[in-house]
Amino acid sequence: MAAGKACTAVIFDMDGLLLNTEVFYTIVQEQCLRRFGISFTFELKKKMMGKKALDAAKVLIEETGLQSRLTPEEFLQEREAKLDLLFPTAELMPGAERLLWHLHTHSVPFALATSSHERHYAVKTQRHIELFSLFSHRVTGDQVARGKPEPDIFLAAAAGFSPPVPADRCLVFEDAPTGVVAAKAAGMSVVMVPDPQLDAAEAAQADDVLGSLEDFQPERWGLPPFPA
Ligand SMILES: O=P(O)(O)OC[C@@H](O)CO
Ligand SMILES: [Mg+2]
Repeated sequence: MAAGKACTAVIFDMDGLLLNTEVFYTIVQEQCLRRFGISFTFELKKKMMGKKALDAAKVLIEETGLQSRLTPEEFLQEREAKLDLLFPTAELMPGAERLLWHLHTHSVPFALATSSHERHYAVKTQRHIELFSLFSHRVTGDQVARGKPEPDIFLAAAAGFSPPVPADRCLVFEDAPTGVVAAKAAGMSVVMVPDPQLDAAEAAQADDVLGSLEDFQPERWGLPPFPA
């Protein structure tokens, strides 16, 4: 049974959705704030996740009131060195590999739309080169002027398919509230696989909410079912 409009192309978020990298941001940001005696709360994290690096850094500085002690740029510099040690160890999220190979096998076009910039993309995916080579194309955060929650990155991803795919035929997978807002603003259907710590209200805009990519049923979106 279809859950929504039949979709002909899929657009994936990366951090926290395909790769288990959100945990690295949490660890490093906790460390950065600890020296100021500030704890990094999930309330703050959820406002930052899914955003481009500088946008997220500005949120952190504003929300913690550190404006007079640390600039967003200084925070990013400090964060970068720590993240670069962790990103190469990034693991795939459960169900990611099976879903990407399934779509590839059935010639369903799929693209990546990540707020990560191109250098972070390369560091994070280095252990998964073959899998990430399956994407028809990718749009990284540095390629769009306005990051999520603006719709630009998803519209650019839809326009990049050959031929371009209308927004209402694109199915987006996202883990972050900011990303869900962006995809809905682009006029797309969204399946959310949220961090378990997120309140259900944060997923209200999503068309469907899953505990894991392993629970996805492609036929509900007019896509070929997994083999029985
Ligand atoms: O858009 P994604 O792939 O989640 O990247 C966001 C990440 O750079 C920080 O949360
Ligand atoms: Mg994400």
